[in-house]
Amino acid sequence: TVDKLGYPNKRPEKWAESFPVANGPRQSPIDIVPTQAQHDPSLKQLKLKYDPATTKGILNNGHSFQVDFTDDDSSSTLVGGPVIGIYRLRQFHFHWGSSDDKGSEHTIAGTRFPCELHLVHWNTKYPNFGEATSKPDGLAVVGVFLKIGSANPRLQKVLDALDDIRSKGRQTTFSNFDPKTLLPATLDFWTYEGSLTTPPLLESVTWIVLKDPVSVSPAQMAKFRSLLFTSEGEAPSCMVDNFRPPQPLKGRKVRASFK
Ligand SMILES: NS(=O)(=O)c1ccc(C(=O)NCc2cc(F)ccc2F)cc1
Ligand SMILES: [Zn+2]
Repeated sequence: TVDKLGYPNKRPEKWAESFPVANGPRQSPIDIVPTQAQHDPSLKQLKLKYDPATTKGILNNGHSFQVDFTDDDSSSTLVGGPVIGIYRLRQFHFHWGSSDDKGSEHTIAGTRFPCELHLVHWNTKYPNFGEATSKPDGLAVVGVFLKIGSANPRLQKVLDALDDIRSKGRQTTFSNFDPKTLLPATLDFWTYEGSLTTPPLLESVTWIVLKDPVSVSPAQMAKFRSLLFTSEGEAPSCMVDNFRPPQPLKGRKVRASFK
């Protein structure tokens, strides 16, 4: 069902028919308005510890592509920031547009970026990722904006693997990658309580959106856009505009880790 209701972007309006939580009180993404975010000095420093040896592979899942990590121990974790406890890295993936003027899920005072990286972590107080996805404090996703500029060499290893996973369902080997290399120099962030941005849209995500973007070149963006939503043998449909637009804040507070 998800596939029928998936992207392209015009479909998110249909998601509420199968996933009523789509109209819930803590949906993601949102438009972040920096002047309305409240600096919270009690927020701890974000601590990300990633072991490249936990890199498992790279997959085209028909909505995006993701790099998966082994999460049967706490070698790659997120602690601190707004969360309590230890969250394990499960995967990272991206959302992007058909042109450079759109593609991110979160926006900053209405500004859209061409691409947004999501690093998905789950709370080790729960037995596994699947269990964690249904708990209000189950997941923590770090969002990183990509901004058009010079080519990002750290991204290149990921983009070079895309030729092998062009169609939905394709996966290939991918190893020894440190996701920390994709992050900006400072980990200043905004945080708010939200949801998965794709069906089942579960309201289990503590969002940690980094203030500083990292760069991506137009040629690198073209590489993202060379992927397909469709499986081999189907009429090809370019994987672009796989972003959900901002959702109503519904009274939520957005906190800032910085002044
Ligand atoms: N864009 S985002 O960072 O918000 C996001 C992160 C993870 C997932 C995900 O894991 N979906 C599959 C999935 C969902 C479940 F709820 C349970 C299992 C499962 F595999 C979806 C969206
Ligand atoms: Zn995402």
